[in-house]
Amino acid sequence: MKGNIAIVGLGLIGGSLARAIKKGYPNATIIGVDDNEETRRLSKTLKIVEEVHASILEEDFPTSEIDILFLCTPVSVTCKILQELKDLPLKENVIVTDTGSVKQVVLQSAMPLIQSGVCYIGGHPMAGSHKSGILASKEHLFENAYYLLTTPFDTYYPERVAELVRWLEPTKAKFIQTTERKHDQVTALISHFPHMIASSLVHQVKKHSETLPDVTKLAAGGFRDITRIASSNPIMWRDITFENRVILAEQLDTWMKEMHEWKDLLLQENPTSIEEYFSEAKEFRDNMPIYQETSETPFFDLFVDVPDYPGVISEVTKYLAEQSISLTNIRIMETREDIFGILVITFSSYKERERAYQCLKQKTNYELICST
Ligand SMILES: NC(=O)c1ccc[n+]([C@@H]2O[C@H](COP(=O)([O-])OP(=O)(O)OC[C@H]3O[C@@H](n4cnc5c(N)ncnc54)[C@H](O)[C@@H]3O)[C@@H](O)[C@H]2O)c1
Ligand SMILES: O=C(O)C(=O)C[C@]1(C(=O)O)C=C[C@@H](O)C=C1
Repeated sequence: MKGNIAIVGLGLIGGSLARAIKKGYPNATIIGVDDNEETRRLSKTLKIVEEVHASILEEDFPTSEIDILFLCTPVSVTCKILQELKDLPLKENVIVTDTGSVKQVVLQSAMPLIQSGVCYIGGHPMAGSHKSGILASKEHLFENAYYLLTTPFDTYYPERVAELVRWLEPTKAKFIQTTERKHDQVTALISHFPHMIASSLVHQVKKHSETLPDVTKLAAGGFRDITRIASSNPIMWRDITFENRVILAEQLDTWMKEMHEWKDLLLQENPTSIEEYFSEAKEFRDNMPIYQETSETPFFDLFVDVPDYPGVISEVTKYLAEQSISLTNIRIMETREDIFGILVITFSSYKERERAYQCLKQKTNYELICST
């Protein structure tokens, strides 16, 4: 496909979209926008974009030639840019979309633009990382992930949504349409709320670290798994939690009730009730579709952040072979001077990948990330 794609915000998400679209549609022209000078330099050096600007308000930004405009900035910035766009001479058939993790507030900011006749479609790829910035971006980031689309009005959108999805096909994501409110409720539960809890667990350890200095040294697998996302970008999460504060405050009420129940459970001195609590949670989690083997997700990828030295692949495969763990594919994603190489190992079942995860966790200190 040919066309001019502008991506504002060349970080983890914008950079990953740029890489995927360029790979799928080499004839597309990717125009990047980022207010960070180093990001602009890197995105050109790594050939992620054809041209790069510091702002869409720059005189030479080709506003009227853009076919699809992606806003991949923190939500507060996205809202501000949506308001600025209203006064710019956009191409008649442009599609404006964003990747923000909250959707109601972004739609509100897009309303004047929509009312002036511009097609806006909300977007949110349900994949990411605690890492941010262009160097963390990857072409395959959204593979097999759900990509939520929110469209405020049905009337003129089906064919425009199809057009956007065609552009996004190289990401290999799975597209789902939903409403802004439903989006914000669901993502609050499975994404925003867990980030608040992860940060609060870290605060809990911090508070105790003065009296128990060894605590930070000894924190192992469990703490590491559940608090990985506490290392995410604070600016991004400030915007997300602030903008979804009403829904999150409601969910916090339910959570605090749950924590009080936990306290009762502990003080009841009835170990059976505690076991039942864990069993119920385990059963529900183990049966969640994302942890099941379905025809929709036949491949289970394990990303291993390996140091870039000769022999590292054979070291990893040796550990897996020792435990008779069979893999279906293995590839190195990127090896550059300034970042680690990412080894992508594919398994045909969730269980097999889980075994590999446990094996490599035990044998190495490499960072391990499972896709869906
Ligand atoms: N990180 C995730 O896991 C994830 C997943 C899905 C969606 N999102 C959403 O996608 C958006 C981008 O997140 P990210 O993880 O890529 O963040 P990031 O920090 O990696 O990238 C954001 C980029 O925007 C640039 N930027 C900031 N202000 C700007 C401005 N005024 N003008 C131009 N560029 C500006 C920054 O320099 C940076 O390069 C956010 O809205 C976030 O909610 C994030
Ligand atoms: O994997 C992570 O580190 C993420 O936080 C990714 C994650 C999530 O919560 O699942 C974060 C924000 C998004 O909007 C979508 C995905």
